[in-house]
Amino acid sequence: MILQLEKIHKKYNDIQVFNNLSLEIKESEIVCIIGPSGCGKSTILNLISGLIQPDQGELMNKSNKIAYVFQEDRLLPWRTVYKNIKLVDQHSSKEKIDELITDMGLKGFENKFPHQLSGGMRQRCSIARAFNYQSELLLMDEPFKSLDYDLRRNMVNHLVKLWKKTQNAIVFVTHEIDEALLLGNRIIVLSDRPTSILKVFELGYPQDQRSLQDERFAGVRNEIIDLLSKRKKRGA
Ligand SMILES: Nc1ncnc2c1ncn2[C@@H]1O[C@H](COP(=O)(O)OP(=O)(O)OP(=O)(O)O)[C@@H](O)[C@H]1O
Repeated sequence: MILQLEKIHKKYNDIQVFNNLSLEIKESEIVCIIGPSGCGKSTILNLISGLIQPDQGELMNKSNKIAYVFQEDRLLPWRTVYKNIKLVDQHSSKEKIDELITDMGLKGFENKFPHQLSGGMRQRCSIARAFNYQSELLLMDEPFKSLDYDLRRNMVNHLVKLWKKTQNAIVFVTHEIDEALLLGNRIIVLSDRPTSILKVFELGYPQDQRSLQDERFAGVRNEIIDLLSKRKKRGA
């Protein structure tokens, strides 16, 4: 196990987000977190990364080699693609950066600046940068949110490719069930606030053999939709 959150309580002013949340992340697994807006998905990532502290409970983190990819790319506008990627590890070799650039489909754009790239390319660059930092735990907060459907699928494939090489643990927050089905070794579905875990799905087959047409996904997809829509009916 690389990370454990144990009986976490977190409140912002009068908003009780977590009242007793426990979860664990194992080495080398991709855990996708799905849940209603405002249930505290980003808060979980911020707690894990140490950006915020829990009010109560314990967070046991076996690694402090953590990388964070946000919804927006957060590249430095005055640096090229190559130099943005290099930034997180000045000792990384040219070969390594070139390989990341190729894996993320950015070959030929090494010397371009962020404003010369499309949104999808900028986000691919920020993911390459995250992988250049050899993290043991990668936190991703809806990193493909601003992209269209085709690009999102494409990014999922790129991400799986990189993860297969590095085998770091990834916590991936998303609103897209299909994204979670393609990526997750586990999918955690969260409730409304105060937030608890409604269900954990274990998907026991390799990511590169998955397809959304796969019948094995249909049951899980329907169950997640059901869990999230029951919530809406309860709240209606
Ligand atoms: N710094 C803060 N101060 C006050 N309230 C906050 C703060 N950060 C988050 N919140 C509130 O805590 C709740 C959980 O926020 P969080 O961003 O973690 O949810 P989320 O599940 O990631 O939401 P979304 O899916 O909409 O991105 C929300 O109601 C949010 O408004």
